[in-house]
Amino acid sequence: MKSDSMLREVKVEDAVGLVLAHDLTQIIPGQFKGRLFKKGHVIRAEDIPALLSIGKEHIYTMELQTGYLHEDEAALRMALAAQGPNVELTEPHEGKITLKSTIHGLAKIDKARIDAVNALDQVVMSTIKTGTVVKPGQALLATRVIPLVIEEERIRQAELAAAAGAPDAGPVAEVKPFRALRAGLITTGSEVFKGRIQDKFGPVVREKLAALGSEVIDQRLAPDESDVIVREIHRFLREDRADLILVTGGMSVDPDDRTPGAIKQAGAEIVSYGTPMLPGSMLLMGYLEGVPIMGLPGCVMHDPYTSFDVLLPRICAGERIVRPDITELGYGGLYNC
Ligand SMILES: Nc1nc2c(c(=O)[nH]1)N[C@H]1C(S)=C(S)[C@@H](COP(=O)(O)OP(=O)(O)OC[C@H]3O[C@@H](n4cnc5c(N)ncnc54)[C@H](O)[C@@H]3O)O[C@H]1N2
Ligand code: MOO
Repeated sequence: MKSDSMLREVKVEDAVGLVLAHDLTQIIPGQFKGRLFKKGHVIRAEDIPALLSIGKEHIYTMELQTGYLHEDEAALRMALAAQGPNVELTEPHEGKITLKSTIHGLAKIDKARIDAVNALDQVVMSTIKTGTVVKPGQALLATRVIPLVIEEERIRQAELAAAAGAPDAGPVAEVKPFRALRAGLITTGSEVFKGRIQDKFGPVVREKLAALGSEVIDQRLAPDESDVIVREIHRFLREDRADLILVTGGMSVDPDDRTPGAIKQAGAEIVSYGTPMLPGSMLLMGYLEGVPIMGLPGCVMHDPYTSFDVLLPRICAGERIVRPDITELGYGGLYNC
């Protein structure tokens, strides 16, 4: 029998009555991967064949020294350091704790602080991408340390890295709830206005808004005439008090593409006409008297994921879109287009 200050290695046959120091995992490809024995389990004689079948001829029992943490405790301290609003923790499982969303909302995860934690040796904070729309119960972030026991000082460093910039920086991981926005929809294009083709934009935009808990209060058709588009924009702003104004079609380079000009003419402050994401490169993002206004190019009607699908959840979560939000869409933003 070998022993060190924290862990005692015991032959399985001699371990009956002793307490297991960590979860033990079984993997049978194609059938099972999971916990066969839980940390704290008291070994019984009948467990011996199962332990030997997963390759455990020895097990660890543990006496923790001051200044060291068990993997479960370390994972818990890191999870608590990252936890923000609308996020709950799971029980430790094989040394891992998962932070899950309690609501349908927009996941916000601070990449800089995640990177700072992971730069420390032998600690793990693994996350989904910030800006993802999540459902209740969906995993956002998981914590784990690599060894079974770790110096408490390392975890203190991880906690400090997670708290950098506090309180202004906010939590490392949170989920922002969606607001119920009332959106006005203006559909441009002579072919739709004159009834030459059926509108295909309305149903797509309604469905995308409904999926985030918002609604299209009305859809109004406009010909390719700037003055008419401007009038409809002002009507949604002043008479209907819309929270969001969406203008579809007429966003590219043809002489009949009036939408970007009309949005400017209406008085909007333009954050960006054009995004470095494909599809969705011809999208316009602006604000008119504080109300977000967007010009939506034809691809929004056709492609399942465009720059509109990135920006709309942020707007519904109450964020104001600024120029860097647009700039960063280029890296990783080339989809099937
Ligand atoms: N030479 C260039 N061509 C294109 C460019 C470019 O930069 N240079 N950009 C491309 C991109 S990206 C997009 S996206 C498309 C579409 O831009 P528009 O928003 O201007 O779309 P329209 O010209 O108005 O229409 C295109 C197409 O879609 C049909 N449409 C439009 N609205 C509706 C509606 N409500 N219901 C059904 N169908 C609709 C329209 O009839 C046209 O067939 O431009 C690329 N080209
Ligand atoms: O605005 Mo267009 O998407 O890039 O096809």
